[in-house]
Amino acid sequence: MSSAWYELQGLSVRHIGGSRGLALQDISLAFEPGEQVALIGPSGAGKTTLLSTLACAHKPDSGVFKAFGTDPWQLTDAGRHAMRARLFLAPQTPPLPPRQRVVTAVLAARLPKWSLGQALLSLFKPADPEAAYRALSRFNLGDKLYSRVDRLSGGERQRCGLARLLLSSAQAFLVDEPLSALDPALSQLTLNTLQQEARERNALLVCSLHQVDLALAHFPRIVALKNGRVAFDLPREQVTQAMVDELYLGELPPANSPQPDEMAAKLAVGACL
Ligand SMILES: Nc1ncnc2c1ncn2[C@@H]1O[C@H](COP(=O)(O)OP(=O)(O)OP(=O)(O)O)[C@@H](O)[C@H]1O
Repeated sequence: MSSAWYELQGLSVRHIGGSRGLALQDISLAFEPGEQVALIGPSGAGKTTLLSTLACAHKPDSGVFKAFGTDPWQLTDAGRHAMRARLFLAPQTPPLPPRQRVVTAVLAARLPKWSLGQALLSLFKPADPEAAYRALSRFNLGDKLYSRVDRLSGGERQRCGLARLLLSSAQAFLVDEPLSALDPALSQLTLNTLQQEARERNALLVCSLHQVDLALAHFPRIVALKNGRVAFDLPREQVTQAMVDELYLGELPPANSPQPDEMAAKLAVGACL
């Protein structure tokens, strides 16, 4: 039996109502416990779709998909729910209730382990504020423990979402662009904290990043996606600048293409003739 925590073979994924056809095509990947993997690729390449597929939030169209040795889509809803407790999906914009205190929002990571009574009680009196404080402090956010979520900046909200991850008991961390709202110093701190926690738990960490330099500096394995397919899957030492250039080729308009202002002017002149 394979030791991989995720096995994907020839996997295709389509968004319901999506206009572009398949969002992921012919994806074959395996992820082992304790691996730390950066997911890179241009906008729209399929990074978020892959992470939500790994989180069992998105049902594949075809191909083989196994999480923790089982096809989650063959399980009952309750079985899939139980499996989701083994993973943590940290979306780019965490869905935190705006009027809630940070302490309550962070402690909600423990909801899967609580009885209904404990959960309701925690809404009025946080069950373990010290644990929430410790988790927030690791992202330099301890002083926001009793702030309201809707008073946080974008970057603070993002780190608040990641503090939840520390309180979960997940064995797979699926993290979508955790640095998109962070300055360079906080980006380093955030990556270091995520990687340290994953190492200590021997958890799998799959993290999508737009900062290719940080991906190469921090992650031993790089999976690159382009147009919904795996462009390369390599140890970082084997990733060359030419590969990175090729990956992002075509993402910027050619240097001599008209700027939006010029386009508008040309269209306006055209309309007058
Ligand atoms: N909910 C949706 N419905 C329909 N199509 C979608 C949906 N979400 C994403 N897509 C499409 O699926 C493709 C992959 O999108 P995805 O968000 O996975 O890319 P990404 O690599 O994460 O992009 P980014 O770096 O901009 O976040 C894109 O063509 C996108 O337009």
